[in-house]
Amino acid sequence: MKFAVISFPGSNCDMDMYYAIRDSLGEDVDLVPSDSTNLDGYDGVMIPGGFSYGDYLRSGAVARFAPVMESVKQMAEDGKPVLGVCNGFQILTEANLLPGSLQHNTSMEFISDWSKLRVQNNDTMFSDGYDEGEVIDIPIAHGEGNYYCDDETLAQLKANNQIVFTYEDNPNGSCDNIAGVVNEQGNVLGMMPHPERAVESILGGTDGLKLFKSLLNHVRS
Ligand SMILES: NC(=O)CC[C@H](N)C(=O)O
Repeated sequence: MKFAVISFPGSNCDMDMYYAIRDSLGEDVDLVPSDSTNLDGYDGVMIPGGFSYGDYLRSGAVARFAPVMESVKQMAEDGKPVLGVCNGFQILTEANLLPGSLQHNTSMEFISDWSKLRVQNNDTMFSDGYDEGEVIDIPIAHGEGNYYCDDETLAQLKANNQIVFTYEDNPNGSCDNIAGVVNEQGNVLGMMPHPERAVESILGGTDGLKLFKSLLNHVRS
């Protein structure tokens, strides 16, 4: 299996994601610059966290126009797994690959902490290694993690079971405590918490590893 981790100017969690896949998951992975126009041969793509293009305008608003995004969209259309973490989630909403948007935390402060998440939907390629309702510890680090969508979109997310993770103790003001959502097809996941930072006990916990293992099992089968 081979995964691509996209590096945008200003990405700062690309190496964390790279090491999580290479060392903790034990799979092939390439760092792919955001001006690449070819993701052929990859089984899945990860959009990592950071401050792409300095978070100018809004987080992710510039990155959505990077050349690589056409290939990311193609992979999403082809049903390949696309995972966006933190700034990656912001980029996927800006690119309209996921519904909603990420606004400033209600505190207007950057929050870096551990958060407890509840697995609301364990029937996705990213979450089927967890138990339904399981509470997991995953770190957060963001200033714009306040998930917003209108009432109609929220109703659709609920009807389609697209809310994968919620916060137990909503740290940022997200509507309905939403921490992560999938697209309707179920192959594009965006989440503000960082599973790649919870893949080894020396990092403080391993609850993120199940997400990558779920994905790997899916790709293999
Ligand atoms: N860790 C990150 O990806 C940070 C995301 C984003 N730029 C924010 O502060 O909201």
